[in-house]
Amino acid sequence: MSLLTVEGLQVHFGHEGSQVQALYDVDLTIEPGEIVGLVGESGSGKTVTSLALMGLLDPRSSRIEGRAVLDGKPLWRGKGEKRTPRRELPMAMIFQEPMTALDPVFTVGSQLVETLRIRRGMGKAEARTESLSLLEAVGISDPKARMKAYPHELSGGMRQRVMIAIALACDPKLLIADEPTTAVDVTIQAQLLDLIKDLAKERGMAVLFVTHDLGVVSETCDRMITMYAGRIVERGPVAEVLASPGHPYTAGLLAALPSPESRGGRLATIPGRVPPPGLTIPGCVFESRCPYAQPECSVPQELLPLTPTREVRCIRSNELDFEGVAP
Ligand SMILES: Nc1ncnc2c1ncn2[C@@H]1O[C@H](COP(=O)(O)OP(=O)(O)OP(=O)(O)O)[C@@H](O)[C@H]1O
Repeated sequence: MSLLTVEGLQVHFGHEGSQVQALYDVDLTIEPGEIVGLVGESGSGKTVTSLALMGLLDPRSSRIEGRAVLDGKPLWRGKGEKRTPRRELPMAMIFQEPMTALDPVFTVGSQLVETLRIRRGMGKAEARTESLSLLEAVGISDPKARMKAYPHELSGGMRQRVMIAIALACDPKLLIADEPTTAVDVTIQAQLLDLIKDLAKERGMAVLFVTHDLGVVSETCDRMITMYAGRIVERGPVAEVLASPGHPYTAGLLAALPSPESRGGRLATIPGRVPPPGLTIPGCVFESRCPYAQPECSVPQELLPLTPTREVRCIRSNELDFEGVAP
């Protein structure tokens, strides 16, 4: 059984009469211990997907439909099902900017201890010992001293490590990481990616890695899902997708990656932008930006198998042959 199964996830924002749809029938599964990259440009629906899974969308201004089950527990109330209380769900999330997720007025130690007491029911002394070992597990030296530090006293990379430690305090089977390395420099980024990969391996923890950076996906993930305009447009094992992308949008993202050959020259870009939510698109959602669009693309496209391990939402994917990169 998959660790996470999501079926027909739809998200609408706004109030009756002025609603816009941000996600369309998103289906996905994540296996235990698997690292899955969720990629796409800004506005493609990656964050809305992860916030919906975490139960962090405001129910007063959003509506979620569909079914999602994590470790046998339903995330939302379905027919004849009860919603599982959030603290009973083995999942946690880390964000792009740890300062917005960490509480500036409490020390690192008190935030860790509090999480362990609430999520794991630990007593004070046990929670303190576990906090020290979690800080050690995320590579923080002198954890005893760091317990007493306030978030603003730490570097960006260290704050991100603390946020990972707080996430681990929830003992997650699924970690959702939303652009966790975007706000740090490349050396720290590489260290944090290695840390997340190592922790996933040691703990058998699955990771949903939200990023716009295919370089990060190639280094970190086992499988990738490309999103565009609130829909999944391609998915498959990272090595296979990057070696020969099946959707013109994935191919465009890949062509926009800086490479040694592109140094000094102009980087390829995908002209245009992601359509805003709520826009009715009768045919292929990427048609208006696609250099390969043909008259047959003006009908709705389905996510169909390209190979036994891959699916693509493009009627032309069998005839198009995009250049990929060696893994
Ligand atoms: N609370 C909201 N109310 C209305 N629209 C929203 C809300 N949150 C997100 N959206 C819209 O949903 C679409 C998908 O947004 P989302 O944040 O998931 O994109 P993303 O792929 O994660 O981009 P980014 O990398 O910039 O976060 C966007 O067009 C966004 O404007």
